[in-house]
Amino acid sequence: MIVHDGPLARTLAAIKPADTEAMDLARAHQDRLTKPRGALGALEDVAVRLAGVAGACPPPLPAPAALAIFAGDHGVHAQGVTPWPQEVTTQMVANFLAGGAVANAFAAQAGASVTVVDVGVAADLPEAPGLVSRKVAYGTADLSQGPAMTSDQAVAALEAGIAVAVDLIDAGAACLITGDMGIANTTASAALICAFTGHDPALATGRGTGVDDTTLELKIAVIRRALEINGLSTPPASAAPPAVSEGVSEALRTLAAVGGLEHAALAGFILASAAARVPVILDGVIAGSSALVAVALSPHAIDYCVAGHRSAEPGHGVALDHLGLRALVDLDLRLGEGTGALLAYPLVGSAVRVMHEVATFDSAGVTDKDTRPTSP
Ligand SMILES: O=C(O)c1ccc[n+]([C@@H]2O[C@H](COP(=O)([O-])O)[C@@H](O)[C@H]2O)c1
Ligand SMILES: Cc1cc2nc[nH]c2cc1C
Repeated sequence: MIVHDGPLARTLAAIKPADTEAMDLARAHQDRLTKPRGALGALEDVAVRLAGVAGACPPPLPAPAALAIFAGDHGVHAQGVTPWPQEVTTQMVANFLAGGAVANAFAAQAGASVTVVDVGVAADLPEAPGLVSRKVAYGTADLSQGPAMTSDQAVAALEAGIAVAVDLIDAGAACLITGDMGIANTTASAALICAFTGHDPALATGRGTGVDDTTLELKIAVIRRALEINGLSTPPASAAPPAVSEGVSEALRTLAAVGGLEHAALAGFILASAAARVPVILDGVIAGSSALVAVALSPHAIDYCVAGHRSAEPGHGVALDHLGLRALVDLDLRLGEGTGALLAYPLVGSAVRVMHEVATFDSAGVTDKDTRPTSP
């Protein structure tokens, strides 16, 4: 499938690699600050990454932050891959809008705004403040019986995510945070992860909201069938990367075959953040699988992503390894909604604040062991 002129094509064309000069300056600056070199561990990498994102050293503080929770339903629910009824997606959307979900509590604690986006809920939702209606369909088709989405639906959902990111950034957001809600979406996530990384469903499939052993086996079999029926053989590890246009059309085909509407929207959200040079903090396995889509569409999108946390879902570890991302928080969370990314947000802010406020050895008059004059 060829991506014609439109928001997706324009977003892909706007994505540039991170600024390596700003990253070099950030590394050198870290080494002059009053701390042993490397003492802030992974936070130093975050600060360097954000310098590359902004093309500036120090990078701007990542505030204010905006969480977008993309909600969608899944035809594969009919296969019994989750113990929860589908209407919980709609009910949780109402809960987010009423301020009663964990994501609301974590967003309040972090000082992030919350936007809920209906990209594919299987019910009509009444208008409400904080709800953005970008519905592409009333849920996907069953991915174990054929493609979950048409290619037009996949592109429309990608462009919905792009539009939401652009609106939040235009309204002043300096950091985007991914969130999701969709009963059965860990099945689609695992299928995407297998298709993009070549891992076997037995390794990439987890218990989601908490399935028992029998349902986990069923879930693995459903994902195997989905990959087979959609002609998604797992790529050999040694395969050469495809040419760019071929990569884009194959990525779109894979997304449409086994993804969800919220995965597509999240991929668009990530791509738009990269195009705007704004950092995006990724949540759990749904965000991780969506980032695989984004990176398959535009490899440099990865430069703009920070892995907020590592979910308990095994497929999330597989996705993070494939993307080369290290998660900031690892607390066995398996909730989604953006909760893990929200917990990581203050760490990202702290990493950047260090670059603005911490004194250098020179300015503070602290002796640096590496530059101390040797006595005659
Ligand atoms: O973010 C995660 O890693 C994560 C792990 C397990 C479950 N979830 C959430 O649980 C729902 C999907 O679980 P399931 O079992 O219905 O596939 C969906 O609303 C996700 O946000 C999310
Ligand atoms: C209650 C509930 C809340 C959630 N939040 C994200 N996914 C969820 C799934 C369930 C079942």
